[in-house]
Amino acid sequence: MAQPDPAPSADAIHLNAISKRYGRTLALDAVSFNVRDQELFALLGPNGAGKTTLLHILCTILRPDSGTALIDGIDVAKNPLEARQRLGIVFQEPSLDDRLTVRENLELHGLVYGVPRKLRRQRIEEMLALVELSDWASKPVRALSSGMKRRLEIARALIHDSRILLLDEPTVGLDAQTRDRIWAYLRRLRAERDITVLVTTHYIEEVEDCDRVCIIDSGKVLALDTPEALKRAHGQSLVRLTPTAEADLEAITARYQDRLTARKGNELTLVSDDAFITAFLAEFGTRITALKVEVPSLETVFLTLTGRELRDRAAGAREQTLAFGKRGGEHTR
Ligand SMILES: Nc1ncnc2c1ncn2[C@@H]1O[C@H](COP(=O)(O)OP(=O)(O)OP(=O)(O)O)[C@@H](O)[C@H]1O
Repeated sequence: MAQPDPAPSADAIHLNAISKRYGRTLALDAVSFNVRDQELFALLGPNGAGKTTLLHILCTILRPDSGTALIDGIDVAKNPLEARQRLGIVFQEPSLDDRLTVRENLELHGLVYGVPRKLRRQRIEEMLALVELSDWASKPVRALSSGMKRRLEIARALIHDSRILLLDEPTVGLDAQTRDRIWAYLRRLRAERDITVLVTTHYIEEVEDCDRVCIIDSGKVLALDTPEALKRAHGQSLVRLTPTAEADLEAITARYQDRLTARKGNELTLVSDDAFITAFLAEFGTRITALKVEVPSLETVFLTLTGRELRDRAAGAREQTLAFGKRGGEHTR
């Protein structure tokens, strides 16, 4: 897909033709997009898509091979310190000091960023209340669950004067209830404070409530729009069906080869429309045990754009990424 070439503006984040290569892997291939002020913006893609690399470039840990990245109009390569001052960052790997208490971790961060004492105290109380950890303020961090630690990291990222919050897969490894809570805090932050939130995820169901979603795969931007507009432009209906016997599965596969998008065990996924369902049931209605119709969703948007389901891509790439992690690399994972 042709990449947009956004003009620098008052946008919170501006990326123009960012590329980054690790040896033979082109992790980012001329990525361009803007994140508007006060947007809740999701960068969605499977593991290995290039999300972490992009975030590391934005927060000045990595330098791109080419292209420019602006934070609040500041070039991150030319003025890294000034750019970082505006960012709150929650990395994929926890980076709290386990031996300190919840409040001490926040104090330390405020000190490092030079937040004056009175303002520091006030922000700490405010942020602890926001992420519902006030009662835990004097407890050592090691006593917290992983969901609570994630909430504390979000609070910590906002202790200094950060106007843009970057979060790298903040919900990975957390249970469904804790994931919902993290997203509730992010929506509240965007609503109550003058803040822009850029969050990466490979959980497609999480991005429905975001203002805009950028779909990225193999280092390339595939699409960027509101969830509704993405569904209108690229969504399609699917049917998932289970043939009664192996012979039925073979017959349906042969008949609808052009509509088949996935086969998992004995479940087939076919691209659908009203005329298809009527014709299919007339021909194969007695040769299936189950049939489920799915309306256009972001999952089908991803399928249309990449020819693969995000869930499969996520699992496959995660294994590769972990194998890579064991060998070590240029930056810590
Ligand atoms: N330090 C490195 N050295 C070599 N290759 C790397 C390094 N870091 C990332 N890669 C590769 O670059 C590509 C993009 O990786 P990146 O971590 O940015 O993706 P991601 O979408 O953030 O996935 P994840 O959620 O697993 O971090 C992948 O193919 C990955 O294997």
